[in-house]
Amino acid sequence: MISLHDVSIKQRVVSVTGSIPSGHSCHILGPNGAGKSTLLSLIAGLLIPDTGQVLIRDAAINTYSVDALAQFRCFQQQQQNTAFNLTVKESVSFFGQRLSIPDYLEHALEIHTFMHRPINQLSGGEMRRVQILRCLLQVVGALERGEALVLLDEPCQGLDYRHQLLLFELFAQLTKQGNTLIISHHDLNHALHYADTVWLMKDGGLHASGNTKDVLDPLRLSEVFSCHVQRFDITQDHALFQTCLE
Ligand SMILES: Nc1ncnc2c1ncn2[C@@H]1O[C@H](COP(=O)(O)OP(=O)(O)OP(=O)(O)O)[C@@H](O)[C@H]1O
Repeated sequence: MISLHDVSIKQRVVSVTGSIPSGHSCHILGPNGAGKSTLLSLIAGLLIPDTGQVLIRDAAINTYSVDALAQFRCFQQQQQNTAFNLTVKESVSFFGQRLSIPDYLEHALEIHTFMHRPINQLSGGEMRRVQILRCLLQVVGALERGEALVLLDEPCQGLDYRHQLLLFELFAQLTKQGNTLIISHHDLNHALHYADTVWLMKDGGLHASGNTKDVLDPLRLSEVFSCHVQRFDITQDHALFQTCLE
């Protein structure tokens, strides 16, 4: 269980309180500048809140050593620099607890075709897939025990349709195993199909949170995103969102 109690950081996040059970996939949605990346950095322990507390498994995040945290918590940030011109294989081996890539990660991320290329020559989407792989490999032991906390900031940015779907299917499999995933992104349909819980942010605060279908109410979404959001029910279990300007 991850819980936040009245967490604030000046001019970026305002008094966020909420909890995410273990084994859940929580999607953080909201307009640009709403505070999603900042909230992820606070949950990751990379930013210290001005007020309030982040608890992981009932212990304040600042009571974990860096080593202890790195064993089970990983964070794919929106911007990540590659300082050295390594091959993908060399770069990945820095982060992994083992030398080989487990089949389930290769299946979802399909890295093998560019494994031996210099990392600075990858396309945007290929680079994003490598970043996600490095992030997950950092905690691969915890992932396989179902104990990982995985934080992802816009993991689909730059990915084609196939790789977006493969990625969300992987995430669904990881949460089924007990891992907790917190993902910030901008796709209402991915949230509708894959989130257990949605946190909807606006102006640094938590505008709504809870069960996906309840939070993703078209009227509420239209207000938060300042555009027209319509929901189309295709079948009883399947709906799609469409957005347009008024
Ligand atoms: N390092 C920083 N110092 C001060 N303010 C910052 C910093 N980084 C971001 N901000 C501001 O904090 C607010 C929240 O930014 P944040 O990056 O968390 O938004 P976001 O919801 O992730 O946005 P996006 O959808 O554009 O990625 C914004 O107003 C932003 O300009």
